[in-house]
Order: sequence, then C-alpha cells, then structure tokens
Amino acid sequence: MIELLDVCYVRLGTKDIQTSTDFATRILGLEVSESSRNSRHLRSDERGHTLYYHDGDPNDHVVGFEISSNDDLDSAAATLEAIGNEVYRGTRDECDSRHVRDFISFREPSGLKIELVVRPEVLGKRHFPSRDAGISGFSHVGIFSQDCQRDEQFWTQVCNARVSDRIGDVPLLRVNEIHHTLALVPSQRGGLQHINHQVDSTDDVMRSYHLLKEHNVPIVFGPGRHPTSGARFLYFQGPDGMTFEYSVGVSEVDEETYRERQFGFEPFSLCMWGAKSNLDGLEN
Ligand SMILES: CC(C)c1ccc(C(=O)O)c(O)c1O
Ligand SMILES: [Fe+2]
Repeated sequence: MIELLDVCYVRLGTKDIQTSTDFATRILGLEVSESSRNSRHLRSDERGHTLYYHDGDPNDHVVGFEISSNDDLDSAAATLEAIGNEVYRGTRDECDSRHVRDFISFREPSGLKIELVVRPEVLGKRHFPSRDAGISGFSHVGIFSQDCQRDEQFWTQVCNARVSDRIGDVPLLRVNEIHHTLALVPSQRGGLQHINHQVDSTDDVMRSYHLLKEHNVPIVFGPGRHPTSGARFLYFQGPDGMTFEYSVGVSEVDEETYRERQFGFEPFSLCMWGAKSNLDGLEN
C-alpha cells in the first residue's frame, strides 16, 4: 500500500506566464519564490513552493503528493508497476527544479499525472504574501474523474486514502487527519478540477469575495458553507479556466472513531446556505 502524507504541489502549463503570475500574486495572494523566463514557483505557506506555472499546454496538470522515504518510493513504484502503471523516475535536474530529493510519476486512472515526492523543501524564510488574502496554506485538490467508483477504488485500495464523506458518488478522500485532501468530481475529461487554499477566517473569504468582484474575476460558487467539512468557501476562476477555492474551518477526523457519511446528490449537500454551484461537473 502506498502511504500519502499530504498533497504538496500543483504544476500547471499556461498560455501566458505573466498573466498567470499576476493573477497568482495580485488576486490569489501567493508569493513568487523563484522565477525564470518561462516558469514561476509560488509559495502559500512554509513550503518552498506549492504552485508552479510554466509556459506550456494549459491542459498539462500535475499533482504532487509527499511520501516519507526513498524505500517507500521504491515500493510505490513496484506496487504501481505490478498493477500495470507506467512509472517514470525523475532525473536529478527534474528533482532540483521541484526542490525535492526524489520523485516518481505515473497517471491515475482518469489520466491526471501524479508525482510522488520525497523530502520537498521547506524554507526558513517567513512566507510573505503579495496581498493580504489571509492564506494559511495549500490544502486540497479536486480531480476530474471519468468513473468515480473506479477511481475511488484506486485511491483507497492502492494509495490508502480513506473516504470521509460521499455526495452521491463524489468521494471526499483523506490521507491524514484533515477531512479531505482530494475530491473526485465526475466528468468526461481528466485533469484538475479545483485547487484549494485555506484562509484564516470567514472575514478573509468575504473580503476576497468583494475584491474578486471588483476585479471582475468570475465567481463560480459561493460564498457558502460545505456541510461535509464544515468549511466556509468561495470558488472562482483563474487563468486558463482553472478553478480556485478559498476555504476556512475544514474539520479534522479522528481515525479511530470517524465513520464515513453518505450525503444525497443535491444542492444542499454542496452548500448548507443554499448557494448555487456553477462548478464544472457539479452544476445545480
Ligand atoms: C468537490 C466539491 C465541490 C467539494 C465538496 C465539499 C468540500 C468540503 O467539504 O470542503 C469541498 O472542499 C469541495 O471542493
Ligand atoms: Fe474543495
């Protein structure tokens, strides 16, 4: 079994690196930690980077998950190969560009590229965001799934993720004590569905709501509150059609006593305040 410790970064191709950087810094509220002509590393917490933009195809999405050691990386590669996945081992240069000691990559069943990384870099220098969005860190991702039941099996049976809740057949999966680190969202395509950053307070969610509207950033869902994790949330659209979420108050799970819950596939399961969703794959 592969043991995922946490999600650690997202890598996105973009048609326009400058527009994406402006959005990430001036709107979303991240900090550029490294810059080259055709790439940007961006920080949201103590980690060296949690989002990476590079010149390239906007459909090129990668999600990195931390695992604990090189031994675990070797056994993850063997497990994945044994079930028919093609596994690629990162070169020294590729590891350096990710600021990790080692990584392997493969594609999950709906086709999204996943990197399993060992020892992602943390910086001693204090994170200093470019705008006061109140971000406390990168927290979870939504992944498009062509078959939620099949993909849930992969994440739970191969990667030891646990179901915290299901909304219909949409599972919210945890890999540690946080309510969820990934959500599978039904779609004909694969790739990333949304990128979540936690913020400090409901005031931060509401302040950003007004700022985003002033900047004509499309609001996709919210402000609202998820009955599943309990988080107050706001979803909005960034460059290349990517959806971002701010949320605050996600619950933690006691592994010994928690029992997964089944929510109906209906609007109030997504927002207990009654906001309507325009999220791709979850419109209501
Ligand atoms: C996948 C969807 C939109 C979803 C549902 C519930 C939560 C939560 O409980 O926090 C999310 O963060 C989601 O993104
Ligand atoms: Fe989310």
